[in-house]
Amino acid sequence: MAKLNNKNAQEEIETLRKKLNTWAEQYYAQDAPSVEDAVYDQNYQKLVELEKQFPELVTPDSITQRVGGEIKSDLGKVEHQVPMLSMGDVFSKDELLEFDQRIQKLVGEPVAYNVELKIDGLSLSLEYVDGKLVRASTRGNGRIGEDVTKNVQYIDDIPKTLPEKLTTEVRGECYMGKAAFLKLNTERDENGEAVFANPRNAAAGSLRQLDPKVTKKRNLSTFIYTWVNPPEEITSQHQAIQQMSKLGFHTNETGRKLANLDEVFAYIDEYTSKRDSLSYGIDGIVLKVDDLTLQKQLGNTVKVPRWEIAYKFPPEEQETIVHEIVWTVGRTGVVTPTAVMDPVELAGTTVSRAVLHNPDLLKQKDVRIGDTVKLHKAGDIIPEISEVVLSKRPANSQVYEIPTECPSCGQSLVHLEGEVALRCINPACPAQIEEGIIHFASRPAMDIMGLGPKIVRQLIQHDLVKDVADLYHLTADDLAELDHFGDKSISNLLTAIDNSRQNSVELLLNGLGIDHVGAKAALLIVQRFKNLNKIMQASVSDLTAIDTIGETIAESITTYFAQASVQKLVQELIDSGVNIDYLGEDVSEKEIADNFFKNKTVVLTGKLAHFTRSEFTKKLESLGAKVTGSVSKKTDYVIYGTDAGSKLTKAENLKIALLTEEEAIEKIQ
Ligand SMILES: NC(=O)c1ccc[n+]([C@@H]2O[C@H](COP(=O)([O-])OP(=O)(O)OC[C@H]3O[C@@H](n4cnc5c(N)ncnc54)[C@H](O)[C@@H]3O)[C@@H](O)[C@H]2O)c1
Ligand SMILES: [Zn+2]
Repeated sequence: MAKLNNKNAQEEIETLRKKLNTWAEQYYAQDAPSVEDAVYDQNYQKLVELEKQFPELVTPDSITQRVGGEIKSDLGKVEHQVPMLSMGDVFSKDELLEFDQRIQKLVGEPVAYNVELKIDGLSLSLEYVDGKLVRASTRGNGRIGEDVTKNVQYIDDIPKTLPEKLTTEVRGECYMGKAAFLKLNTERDENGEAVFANPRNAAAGSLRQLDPKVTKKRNLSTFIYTWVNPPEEITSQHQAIQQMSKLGFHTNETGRKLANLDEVFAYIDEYTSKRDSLSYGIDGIVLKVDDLTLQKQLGNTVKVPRWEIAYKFPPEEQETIVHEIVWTVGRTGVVTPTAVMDPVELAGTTVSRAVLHNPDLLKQKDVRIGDTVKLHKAGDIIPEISEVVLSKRPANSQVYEIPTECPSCGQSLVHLEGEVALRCINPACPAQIEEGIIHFASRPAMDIMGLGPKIVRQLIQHDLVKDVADLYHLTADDLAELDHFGDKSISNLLTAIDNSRQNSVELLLNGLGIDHVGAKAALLIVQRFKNLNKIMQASVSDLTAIDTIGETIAESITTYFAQASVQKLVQELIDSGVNIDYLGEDVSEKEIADNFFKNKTVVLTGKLAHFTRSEFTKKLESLGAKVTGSVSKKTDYVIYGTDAGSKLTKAENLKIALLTEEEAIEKIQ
C-alpha cells in the first residue's frame, strides 16, 4: 500500500467506512446484499490495514469495532445477557498457522481445537426457563437482537421443551437448506419478487418476519453449537455439543476434536471436496479452542472471541467458453445481457448462463464471444463471470458490440442520464408489455391467481391482450384458444380477473409498474390521496409532502401520468369497472388517544440503542408528537442517547426537559 499521510488516510478511511456501512445495512437489515462477500471482505481488510497504520483514527463506531448492522426491523428488541459476537476470519492456511501460534504463545503450550463447519446462516439464541423455550432472538448488533420467539415455533428441529427442567441459553445457526432455498427462489422469481442472493440472506429474511406464518412456509433448520452457561461437568466444546444433542438439539455431526494443525488442514481438504454434496451451504470451517476454561482466559476483543477463528473457503471457479450474449427486455424497458456458455459443473450444479447486469459491466470485463472465462458462484449460488482468461483469447477476437436496437421491438435503445442501464423506451414494445402484464397480475399488485408468465405470453401471442385494460374484456371463448386450458381453469381465471376489480387502489397503483413505485410507496401515496384521480393531479411537491416519498418517486409519478397514453389506459380501466378508491383503514385521520407525547414538540439526539432514529421518529409521530431537527424554545422534550453533542448542551441551557431513551420508551408504553 502506498504510504499515505494522515489526511489522505482519514479520507480513505471515511470512504471505506461509508461503503462498508451501506453494504452492511443492505446485508444485515435488508437481507439483500448489493455486492459479493469477497468485495466486502477485501474492502474490510483494507480498512483494517489502514486502522492498524493509523490507530489514532480508529473510532468506536467503525465497522471494525462493532458487530453486524443496526437493527431496523419492527420486531421486538431483546438485550443479550452475554453479547453475541462476530468471528475473526482468515483466508489461507498460512493465516491459520499464525492464529495457532498466537494461541500457543498466549496459552504456553499446544492446544486441541474443536473444528466445525461454518454454516451459512444467521446466529440464533434460544433461552429456556425450567426446560421451556421462552425466548428466541437474533444477533442484531451483538448487544441487542430482534425477538423471533413466535417465528421459531415453526422451526421443527428446535425443541420447545427439554427433557430436563433446565434454565439455560444455547446458540447456534439458523439456516435454510439448499433444496428449500432453490425452491423459494424459483417461486419468488415466478411471482416477480426479488430473489435472495444466498441461503444466508434467505434464512435471515425468513426468520425476521413480523408474520410468523411466513416463517412457517420457509422450511428453516438449525444447528446448535454454543452452550452459553453449561453445567459444571461440561468442560469442553466437544462435550458441550454432545450433551446438547442428548437434550434434543439439532447439532452438526461433522465436528471433530483435533490435536494439531495438520489434522485441521486434512479436515479442510476433506470438506472442501464434500462441500457440494452437503444439503446445506457452508462458507468455511471454524476452529475453536476446545477447553472451555482456556476459552474464558483468552476472552474477547470488542468484536470477536480470541479463542476461535473462521477459515473461509476460496470461491470455487471453473473455466468455460462464451458462445453468445443474449439480451432480455424487462418490464421497465431495461435491457439486460446474459452470457451463454458451454455447460460446466460448478459447486454442485450445471451452469450455462451468467447475467452480466448492464453494458458497463460487460465493457469493463470486456467479455467477447469465444472468450474463455472464469466462472464462480456469488454467495455459493448465483453464477457470475469473474474475469476473462486473456491468455486463451482467440487471435481473431473482436470487442463485443453493444446492441443499439431493442431485441424485442427493434426501436433504438437509449442511455437515460445518470443510469448505467440501457433502455427501450417504446411504450408499445411487446417484451415490456408482456413483463408489465405479468407484474400487474402478480401477488403484490392486482393478485390475479392463475395469470402467470406462461398464460400472459400466450394471451399476447394470440393477440388477445395488448395492455392491462384488455384483461378485463377477456371472455371464455377467448381463453378457450389457449393450450391446455380447460373449462375449470377458464372459469377460475375469469373469476380472479373479475375479483381484482374490487381491489383497493394501492394494488392498482403498484400494478401499473411506475418506475420506483413499489407496494410500500403505493400504499403511502394512496393513504394520503385516497383516489387515483387525485394522485394523477398531484404535483411533485404534493407528493413529497408525504414523509418517506422523495423526489425520484414523485417525479416518476408525475411524468408517468402526464402521458396521454397512460391517461387513456386509466380511463379504460375505469370504464371496465376497476376500482380506483382506497378501501383500507383510514390512517391519517385516526383519532390519537391521549398520551404523554401527544401534541408535543420533540428533538432526538445522540446514538440510540433500541431504535433507529427513523423508527423512533415514526413511533413518536404516530403518538401525535412533532419531531423536529433542532432545539428551540418551542421544544418540549429532548430525548438523548449516547454521545449526544451540541443539541443536548443547548437544551440544558434553555432548560428544556430531558429524557433518556429508556425513559422515553417507558412513557410510550
Ligand atoms: N456482501 C455484503 O455486502 C456483505 C455485507 C456485510 C457482511 N458480509 C459478509 O458477512 C461476513 C461478516 O459477517 P459476520 O460478522 O456475521 O461474521 P461471519 O458470518 O463471517 O462469522 C460469524 C458467524 O458465523 C456463524 N457460524 C456459522 N457456523 C458456526 C459455528 N460452527 N460456530 C460458530 N459460529 C458459526 C455465527 O452465526 C457467527 O455469528 C463478512 O465476511 C462478509 O462475507 C457481506
Ligand atoms: Zn423494445
